Amino acid sequence: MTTYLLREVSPLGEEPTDVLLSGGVIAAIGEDLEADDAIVVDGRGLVLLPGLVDLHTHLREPGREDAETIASGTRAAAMGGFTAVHAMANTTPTQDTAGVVEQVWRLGKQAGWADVYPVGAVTVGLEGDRLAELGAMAESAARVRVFSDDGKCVHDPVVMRRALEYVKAFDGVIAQHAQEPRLTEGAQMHEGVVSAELGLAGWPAVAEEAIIARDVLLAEHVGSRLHVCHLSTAGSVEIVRWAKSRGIDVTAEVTPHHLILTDELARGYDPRFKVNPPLRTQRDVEAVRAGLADGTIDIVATDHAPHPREDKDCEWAAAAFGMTGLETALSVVQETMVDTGRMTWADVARVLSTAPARIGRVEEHGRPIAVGEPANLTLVDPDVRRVITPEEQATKSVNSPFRGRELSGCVVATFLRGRATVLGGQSCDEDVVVTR
Ligand SMILES: NC(=O)N[C@@H](CC(=O)O)C(=O)O
Ligand SMILES: [Zn+2]
Ligand SMILES: [Zn+2]
Repeated sequence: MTTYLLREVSPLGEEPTDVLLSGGVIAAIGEDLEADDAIVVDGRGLVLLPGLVDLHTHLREPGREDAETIASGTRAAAMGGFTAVHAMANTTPTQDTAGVVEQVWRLGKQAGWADVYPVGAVTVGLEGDRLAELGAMAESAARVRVFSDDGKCVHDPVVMRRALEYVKAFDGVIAQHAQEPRLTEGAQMHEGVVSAELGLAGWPAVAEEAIIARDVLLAEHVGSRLHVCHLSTAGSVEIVRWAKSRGIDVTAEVTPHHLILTDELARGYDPRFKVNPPLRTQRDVEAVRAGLADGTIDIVATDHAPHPREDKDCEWAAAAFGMTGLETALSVVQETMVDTGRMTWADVARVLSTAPARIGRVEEHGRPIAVGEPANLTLVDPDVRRVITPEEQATKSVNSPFRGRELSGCVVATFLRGRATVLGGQSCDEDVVVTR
């Protein structure tokens, strides 16, 4: 196995030091390290982070391999600096049995780009009626801890209550896609000034907030753990802040796109900007940034939602909801939170690695950068600017909202248990001999 000597890298953006990766672990940290057979990576000006962990990725396999496969999606993850991803359950067949989650888990291992942790469906077929076999998925080889009907809301309060109660037995968490179905029937974008002007059916903030309010109260009532997916409104931030102040065991995520894009983008009717939950207003963007900075929002999760061209190259109303995100997430967080002085690189490590690993109960990732720890690491160059070209990305789908846009920072290298999955900004099939 190749040994890597990262020369003068800055762990968490702090003082430069050498870091030696050998035997799958961080073997040494210090000044002027020597290792005869090591590949030396010039780390001057580069920030070393723990490997990123995504709690919310759509890998589409099984069922929609035309949009993404576990191999292509996890290669995209590696290119984005991720060493672990949680694969959402809205596949075909649904990830609602031990058999399907084990299949996804195994395909992740075979691909080898990043560790894949399948999310289990809460209800059979995401239908919202009967609980799926949560216990069997938890006990399977995939050791599922995160359960979600994402794409759909667990809207029946009794079903939600039962699910919250059930997962307590194995320290699981219900990740809710908070969308009141009746209030969002036919909705196409955020309900507000822009939707009124465009004449598109609106999706009111209250449709998200009402479910989050209900669910934090349910989580309190049954003493269980709730995670809020892709929180997107100022009111949602307020509700989560209130729930945390009451001691309710709730965590929340925001997506990169909700940190930077607004509903104004719908004016061009370009379906790349059609997403669920919808892009909101500038006021909401400010609120989710503030919520992330003060810890009300625990993590950034990509909600990477690849769609094939035919589902996006059509009129707005007919297009699928969702945008890709794995290969741009870190740049958006840098640009909105670090470059603006709201967060440090240590904070970035928390919201994109440590905290998502903790919420997903993943032990091997989100670890400190310390001797003896598994070498799951990401090396970032924060000083470059790059133009996003979806056709050149590893994901099979091109529905990036950032096409043609310049973003800050890029991933130089990603290491999974000491093996380079990305080096010199390129993905590597095997241990390759490239340095920057
Ligand atoms: N975010 C989206 O707009 N779409 C997701 C589903 C989801 O995350 O709700 C998808 O699966 O395409
Ligand atoms: Zn969702
Ligand atoms: Zn999703």
